[in-house]
Amino acid sequence: MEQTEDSSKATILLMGLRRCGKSSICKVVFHNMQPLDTLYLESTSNPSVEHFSTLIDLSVMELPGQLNYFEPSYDSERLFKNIGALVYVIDSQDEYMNAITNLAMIIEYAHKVNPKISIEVLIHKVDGLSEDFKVDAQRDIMQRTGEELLELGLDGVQVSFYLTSIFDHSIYEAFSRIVQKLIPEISYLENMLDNLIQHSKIEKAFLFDINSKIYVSTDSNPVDIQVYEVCAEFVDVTIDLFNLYKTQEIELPSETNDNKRSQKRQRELKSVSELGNGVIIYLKQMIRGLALVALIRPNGADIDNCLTITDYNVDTFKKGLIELWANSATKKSQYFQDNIK
Ligand SMILES: Nc1nc2c(ncn2[C@@H]2O[C@H](COP(=O)(O)OP(=O)(O)OP(=O)(O)O)[C@@H](O)[C@H]2O)c(=O)[nH]1
Repeated sequence: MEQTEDSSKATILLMGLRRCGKSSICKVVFHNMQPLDTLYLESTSNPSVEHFSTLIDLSVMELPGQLNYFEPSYDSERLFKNIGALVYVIDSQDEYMNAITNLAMIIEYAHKVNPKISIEVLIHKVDGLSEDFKVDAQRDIMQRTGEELLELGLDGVQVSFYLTSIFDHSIYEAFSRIVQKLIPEISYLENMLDNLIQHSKIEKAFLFDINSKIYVSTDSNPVDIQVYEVCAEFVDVTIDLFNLYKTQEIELPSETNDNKRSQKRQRELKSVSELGNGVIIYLKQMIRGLALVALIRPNGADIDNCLTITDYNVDTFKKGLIELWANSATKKSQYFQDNIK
């Protein structure tokens, strides 16, 4: 995956015609803005970049719809060369033929200067479409984009499409998948999560970015959007409860014990709750603003015992994560596999 020089950093370029919803997406996903508050956002007139730190350092660069990036005064080559993903937003509630032509032109250029770039298309604002119309719009947009690319001799270029809206979880789900493609260690993380669920009574596990609620990794079982929603809402509830109480620092006795020094540790985010169907939802803070959220199905086993094993394995997973992060990206962490119960 093409990234900036440092593989722990990645840039996402957000493009699309005017009023397609670029700023709203940024505000809702990365700034927790309420979707309805985006109704009156001013049109963006200059490119803007925002930096977010999650498992990797992510920059999201938004390019205003009214600028022409292919006029000679604009250094488009430099722009496209260093980015990991091009996210193109198409307003599905509007006439989209112009957007598709514009997209094909951008893909042609981007692919020429940066063949490894991942190209992601958001078929956006689908909240306004009926279920049948959604499917039709997706098929039509995919087909027309394919035809445009074929005409340009670019039929081999991989393009991923997502149906999105800021009014439900679809935009988070899409961004989760887009960001995951930019994380070089993603297969190790998936492997570690697979190990974790195999050795606990966990049905599904997500590694969430607490601020944005996108998941940077999950185990290899398919993602059910409703399960994702339950987990994302649990992150919200846990944070709200956590913030009810003033952050305190807990005084801990020194581990060395040979002097009177004491260590201070921040309160750790952890929450466990039982859902109506008997499934237990478990959240624990990890590193770099991440939390592990897991659904545990005890299946008649002793719940306390399940939680003790989960605690142990999740701690081991966390150590594996720390080790993976401390080591070079190419070195696989053995710790987790050697130590899991
Ligand atoms: N129904 C619906 N409206 C949306 C959605 N996302 C954004 N909008 C609305 O679309 C309008 C335009 O959104 P912006 O985010 O300003 O669009 P933009 O692409 O940044 O526009 P420029 O800055 O002009 O390029 C706003 O009124 C948003 O509330 C969505 O998922 N569904």
